[in-house]
Amino acid sequence: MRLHRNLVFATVDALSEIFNEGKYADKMIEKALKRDKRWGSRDRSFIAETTYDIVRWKRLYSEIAEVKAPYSRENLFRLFAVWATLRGITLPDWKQIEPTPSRRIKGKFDELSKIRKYRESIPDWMDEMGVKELGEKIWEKEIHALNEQAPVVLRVNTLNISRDNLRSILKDEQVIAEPVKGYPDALQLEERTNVFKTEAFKKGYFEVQDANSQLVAHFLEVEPGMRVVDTCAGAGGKTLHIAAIMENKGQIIATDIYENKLKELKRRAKRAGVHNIDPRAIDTTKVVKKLYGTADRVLIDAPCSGLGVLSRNPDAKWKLQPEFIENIKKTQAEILDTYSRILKPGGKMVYATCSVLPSENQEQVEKFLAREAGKNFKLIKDKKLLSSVTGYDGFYMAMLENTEK
Ligand SMILES: C[S@@+](CC[C@H](N)C(=O)[O-])C[C@H]1O[C@@H](n2cnc3c(N)ncnc32)[C@H](O)[C@@H]1O
Repeated sequence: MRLHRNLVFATVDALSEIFNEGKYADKMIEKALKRDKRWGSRDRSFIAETTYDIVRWKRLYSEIAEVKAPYSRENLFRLFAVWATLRGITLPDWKQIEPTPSRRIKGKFDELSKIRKYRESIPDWMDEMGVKELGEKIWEKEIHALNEQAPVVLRVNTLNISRDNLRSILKDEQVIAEPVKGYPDALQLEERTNVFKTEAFKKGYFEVQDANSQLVAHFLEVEPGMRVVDTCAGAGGKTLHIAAIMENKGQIIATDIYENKLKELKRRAKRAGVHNIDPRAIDTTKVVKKLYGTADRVLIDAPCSGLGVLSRNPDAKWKLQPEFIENIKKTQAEILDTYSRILKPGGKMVYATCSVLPSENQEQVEKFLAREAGKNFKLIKDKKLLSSVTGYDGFYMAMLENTEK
């Protein structure tokens, strides 16, 4: 592989903003890709994938290159040299890149790979938390899986098209996608490509959504005509799926504390041809109180550590803090206590997270059931989806029934 100077420089610039200014990796990659309109799809994937790789392996590569934050340009080029060497790419003789014998880099890689926190490139606290929560054996496999690049999975919008038809339409647009067993609405791309450019996307035939995430709406057991409240709807990944399963019939009230996310949800709903969603920003406690006792189904897709989605969001390894996780657990408990009141007697709710930590998942549910707020609830079923077992994002979902008559 020949390295192109402009692409490497764009990568290093993106890394500088991510590592030194705390900017989000996806936003900086987007910005880098806008730099030159002449770049083709290979050039673009070089920048995106190399940046994500170096973000993912930041700790390991920094140890190998013997560099520390804040990262000077020289140090960022050193990280890049480690990335290239470990992939067997010959280093170019540019003045920015110091000649480093590849033997030395590979030797240090082998040495550091004996220690999990370096091998998997994670902070000490995360490694300790993972072991404490999941046990050494499962954590070892899980963090390894969470460092793999996530596959691109589409969710067919069954309001507009069937899975088979979408598959052949995409084929005509040179995008090969295969059904995934056990995931009724999923098509997985054979090769990464920018599917947002396709006509099929513009026509609202699909959304990009991880396969395990697609299980949540089915788990909620919604039916056409029901009244559903999606309490933490965000930009509506799951709301749109629920709408499709409900065949656009009935009502979905989508709430979130951020109005801008709900605006994005409205945009997506329009493209998808969904018209049974009523978005409501939670700007006062009244918004939720008004809904008490009214819903057949409630979804709590709770804010969480996001540890289950590290493969698509590797910079979370460096942004997350243990204090944030402790606080978010308090929010999860408060949300469970309050939003469970939205259910009608006999109604069912699903509590879901994209975390693999039992303390955010089954332990939250157990504690809720033991509190006054949960006294009329019973656990119907739950699913613990590990990335190491399923090959998709780590997820948890539990269905609870309001047993009041
Ligand atoms: C896991 S994300 C939701 C993702 C979304 N359901 C989807 O499928 O695309 C959690 C959401 O909860 C929202 N949130 C945080 N605290 C909240 C609260 N107290 N009440 C309602 N929503 C909240 C966040 O803004 C965020 O959009």
